[in-house]
Amino acid sequence: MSAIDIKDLSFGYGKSPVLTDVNLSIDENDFVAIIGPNGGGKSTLMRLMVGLLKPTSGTVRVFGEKVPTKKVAIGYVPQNTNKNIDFPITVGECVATGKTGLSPKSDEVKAALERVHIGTFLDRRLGELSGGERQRVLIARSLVCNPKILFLDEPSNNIDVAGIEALYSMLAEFSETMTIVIVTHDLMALSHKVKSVVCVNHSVHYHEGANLTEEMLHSTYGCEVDLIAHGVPHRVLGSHDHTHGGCCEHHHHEV
Ligand SMILES: Nc1ncnc2c1ncn2[C@@H]1O[C@H](COP(=O)(O)OP(=O)(O)OP(=O)(O)O)[C@@H](O)[C@H]1O
Repeated sequence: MSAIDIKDLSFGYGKSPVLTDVNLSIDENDFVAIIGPNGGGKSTLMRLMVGLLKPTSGTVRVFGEKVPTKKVAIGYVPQNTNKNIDFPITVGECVATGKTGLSPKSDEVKAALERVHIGTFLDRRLGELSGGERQRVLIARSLVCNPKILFLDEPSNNIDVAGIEALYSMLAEFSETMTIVIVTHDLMALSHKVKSVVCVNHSVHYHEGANLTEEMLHSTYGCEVDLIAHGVPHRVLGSHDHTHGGCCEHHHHEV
């Protein structure tokens, strides 16, 4: 059974469509990165997948159930806006809000923190953590419901290169028993951890394997993208002239 099955989906917030004719199937235990230019519809696609938005037409099924559904445990970590971080709440209290009736010091909360490698953080204040640590707390919060599938929107925001590597290793580990879907701008981090790539630019294309090709990036971004990495397996695409070819944005990632 597919983890996600999208059929003939279209969506717009108002009159103008954001996504058109999307058909997409994602296997169980895949580790998928959704990439694409700003405003291309990545976050929108993710909100449709978790059932926070209703398609204008078409359907989204997660493990065979039409979303929104209570029959399948879905974890969702929205974009970290860093809002309300001075709110005097502890790590344990934050994680406990992931499931109704959970106590902040329960074994389930502690186990979730262990899984994201911050087992000692239970009584720390959320406001005194780094961006990367806070991200892990939010992931732990989504784990307490034991999701079969975990969605993360831009999980690498505010995280340094070493932190990103660690985060992706952790998610790769999770994907042995869970389906993982992330939205990212970090083409670099796609390196060897991600199993497949979904390119979103109003339309959607699925690519098995994380080997980004020039053709994939060109059709998504409308321009070539330079991928330059040092010390990791990489692919370098030719540079290009912005004045030609209607380029939307230039991505240059250097590690
Ligand atoms: N709540 C909303 N109401 C109206 N329009 C919206 C809303 N959210 C997003 N949009 C529009 O829908 C389009 C797609 O937005 P979305 O956030 O999905 O793109 P994205 O690919 O995630 O972009 P980014 O890389 O900048 O985060 C954009 O043109 C955006 O302005």
